[in-house]
Amino acid sequence: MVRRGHYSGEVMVVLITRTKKLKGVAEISAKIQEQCPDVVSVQQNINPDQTNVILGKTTKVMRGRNYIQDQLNGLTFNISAQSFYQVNPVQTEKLYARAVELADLHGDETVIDAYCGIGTISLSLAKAAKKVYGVEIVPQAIEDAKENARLNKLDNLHFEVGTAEETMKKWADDGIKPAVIVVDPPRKGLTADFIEAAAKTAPQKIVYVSCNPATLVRDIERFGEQGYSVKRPLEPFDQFPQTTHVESVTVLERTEK
Ligand SMILES: C[S@@+](CC[C@H](N)C(=O)[O-])C[C@H]1O[C@@H](n2cnc3c(N)ncnc32)[C@H](O)[C@@H]1O
Repeated sequence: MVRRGHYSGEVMVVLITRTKKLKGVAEISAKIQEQCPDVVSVQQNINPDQTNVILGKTTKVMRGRNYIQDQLNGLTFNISAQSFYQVNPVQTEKLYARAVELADLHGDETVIDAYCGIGTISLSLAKAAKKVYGVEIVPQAIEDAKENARLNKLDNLHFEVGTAEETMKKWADDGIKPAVIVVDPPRKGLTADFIEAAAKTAPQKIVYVSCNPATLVRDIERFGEQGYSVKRPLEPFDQFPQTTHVESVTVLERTEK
């Protein structure tokens, strides 16, 4: 797996192997770094599983750091091998800027960013909010998110490792009252439990960033049962040109209660 920072030019190379032992791995890693000066990180990831998931659970740094750094909309992000990062940085900047614009914050709101990854959307929101809560299932991504808040000198963020479903329920029980909830789930979308817990916190708006129109439509219907509706056209972003995939941003507004 190769990852390259669009603005920084920093490159990460991850050698994914089935077994722990890879003959000559130290020499191979050294050669990669010698011959490609932009490579700041060479890692080995071990994935013994018969699966369509690319990365396994164990990653070892062979040369350099365990992350690359890049920028999005003027914010700096550390990105490690296990963390999700959008593949189209040019469109991502437009997508995040629009999501933040649609959140329409004025500096005194509490916001939740569910499925926050390394905190890309959370940090973008934090500049205009009082407090941002982020939740993400991959521990390494949350470590990156916390470090990214420090790097960008933002101190109004709280990140937790966990499932969005369980954590949303906990935050609802704790009495957190967000003005806006941003969700950016994987293709399978949200669960009915998550939607119920989110609605319990009674946000004015849900900003739904989706990479799968089918689950988006299902979830809009479920939000409808909780008193939320779509009042403006959803906005597609050509995040994956020349493919059948489309990213989109939709705003759901509270119509009852
Ligand atoms: C489409 S990515 C969005 C990440 C981030 N918002 C961004 O734009 O970089 C979805 C994220 O949800 C995380 N994820 C998947 N299932 C989850 C769950 N049940 N609870 C919390 N996070 C989850 C993934 O690890 C991934 O980081």
